[in-house]
Amino acid sequence: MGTLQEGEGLGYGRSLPVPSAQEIERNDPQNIPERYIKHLQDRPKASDVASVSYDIPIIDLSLLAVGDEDERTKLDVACQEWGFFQIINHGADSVLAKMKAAMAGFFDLPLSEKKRYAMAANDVEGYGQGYVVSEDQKLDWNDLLFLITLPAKARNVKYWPLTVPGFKEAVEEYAVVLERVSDEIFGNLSVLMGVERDFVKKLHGDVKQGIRMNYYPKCARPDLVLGVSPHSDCSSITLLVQDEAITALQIKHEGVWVPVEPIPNGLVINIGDAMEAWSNGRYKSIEHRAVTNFEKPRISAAAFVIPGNDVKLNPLESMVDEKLQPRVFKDGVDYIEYLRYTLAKKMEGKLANIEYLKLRQ
Ligand SMILES: O=C(O)CCC(=O)C(=O)O
Ligand SMILES: [Fe+2]
Repeated sequence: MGTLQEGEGLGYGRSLPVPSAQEIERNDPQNIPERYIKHLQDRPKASDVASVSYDIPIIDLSLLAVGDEDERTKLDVACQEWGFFQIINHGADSVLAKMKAAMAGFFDLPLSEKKRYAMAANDVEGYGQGYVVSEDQKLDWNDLLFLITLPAKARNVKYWPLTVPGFKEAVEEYAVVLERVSDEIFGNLSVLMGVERDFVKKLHGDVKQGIRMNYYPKCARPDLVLGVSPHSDCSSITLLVQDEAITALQIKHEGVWVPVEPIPNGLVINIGDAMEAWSNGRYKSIEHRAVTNFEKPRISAAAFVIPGNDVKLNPLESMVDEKLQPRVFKDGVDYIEYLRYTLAKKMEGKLANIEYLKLRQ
């Protein structure tokens, strides 16, 4: 591939085209092609999943919005100790329901129709699969539609399935609700990090919101495959809506995989690598993965808050103290440099990426 020309896509990277997992399952449900069967050490083993039930923090957005200090402290603890939490009372239940219906409408389309929105060879936006960088790499049991949703002027309408009734309206409405939720979280994190309330939002510069809509077919052998391989997100934060009937997302906590049980109308939020760097490591971007099941397909949407290309991933000055909080992250890495670095590799956990942003020990 030559250098990317203006107007040729996002410029974030590319993912090689591979068959649709949904079609593979539909055509021959009992046969899992070799390319999807993970190496033994990468398969999801029951013994690696937490045997006790953990309570992933639940944060009440309506309390954060009125400046409740106890709730803000809960947020602080959640971001430090878990890197993941679920929010309730966001006031957007019906918007979430519409979004789920819109995504189901898209993935129900015949393959030939979905292919009209296929990723271009040099882009990660559109319908396809994620993080496929080589012909011999093991694949995830997942199809996706990735769209830039905000700001409106950054949308590439050629990837929007406008023939699905209600899709555009649902995604637009959902995007705006999530922007409101993220701004509330950023306001609170600013206060917690000792900077002006609008600091973290502004820090994002020319911010974008990108939504990765995931379709995980059911699978006859969930013990052999993964829906999404272990990774951390390179966003500042990610907001996830998921199927309420299926527990599939797992996060790495204290060395074991902890399932995130969906709660009614909950939104799962996690800290991404950019926020970990800005907070000088106080807030943790946690490795996570999705497993499959043999009963039902699952749909989720991960909305990434994506800083502007030229935004620096330097830790905030207020988060560095030579004695109390020694600097862990280096100065000078542009967000786009980091994003391209991560997208050029297959998903292989968190360390392989975030070390890029850290000072050498
Ligand atoms: O589907 C899920 O629960 C997780 C998806 C995810 O981690 C992602 O798209 O980055
Ligand atoms: Fe993720």
